[in-house]
Amino acid sequence: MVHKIVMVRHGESTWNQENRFCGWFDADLSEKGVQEAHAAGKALKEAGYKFDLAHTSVLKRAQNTLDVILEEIAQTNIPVEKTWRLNERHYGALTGLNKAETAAKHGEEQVKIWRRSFDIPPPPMEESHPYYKIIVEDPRYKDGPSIAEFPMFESLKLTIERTLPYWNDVIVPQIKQGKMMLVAAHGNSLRGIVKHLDQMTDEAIMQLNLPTGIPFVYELDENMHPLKSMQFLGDEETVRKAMEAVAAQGKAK
Ligand SMILES: O=C(O)[C@@H](COP(=O)(O)O)OP(=O)(O)O
Repeated sequence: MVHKIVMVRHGESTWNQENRFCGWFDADLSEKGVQEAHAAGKALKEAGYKFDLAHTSVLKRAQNTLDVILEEIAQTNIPVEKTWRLNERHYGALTGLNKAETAAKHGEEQVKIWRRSFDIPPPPMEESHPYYKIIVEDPRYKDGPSIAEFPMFESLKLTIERTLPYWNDVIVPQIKQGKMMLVAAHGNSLRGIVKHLDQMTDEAIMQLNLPTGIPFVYELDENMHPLKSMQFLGDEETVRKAMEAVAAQGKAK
């Protein structure tokens, strides 16, 4: 039996627009991001997708993207499960900094390592960081992560370590029950899932930049091995340019 799952990185956020490291900061969608979410919904509608349920993070840029998509496809009444395990990777001390300015200060190579290396994390968010309290004391985390597992920084490796239990224990059993689902999440939580599904090497995943607001489809066999990987619902040229633009966010201006 062939299973299908659709994933989408949220539409552009205000902090994507300002080119700031966002991580666990709860940025809104920009106007362009809302438009991208509408376009994503229209593409899914045109392709005739019907979902049984959806998963998203506890951050509003992903949730609002999902809401707009579900409105577009007139499926607002499906169950939506929200989890911090699908949150963006925690960008530690970099949270709030401009990516191009950080590249000018520390070098583009260093910024690429912080953004795309598999296991080198950004510097930790100290208690004195301007966004520390806003994030750590946010009531949405009262049921988890616990203080012990609350991240102060995350590499992609650490992100995968907290995302995969949700993938394996919640999403995979639902896929195996034949549920059709949509996952609206973030650049790096989704890169982690993609790395896992496609068994990409630590080097190969460095080159993958996910565009905002363009849904992609996986077809999986009963062992969750991809029969078709990452098929974007968008034309190739648009997707390629959007991916290049994400990669270029780490260049010094
Ligand atoms: O945290 C952030 O700044 C971006 C990803 O940044 P990069 O890893 O692409 O720099 O996360 P998202 O917009 O997907 O929630």
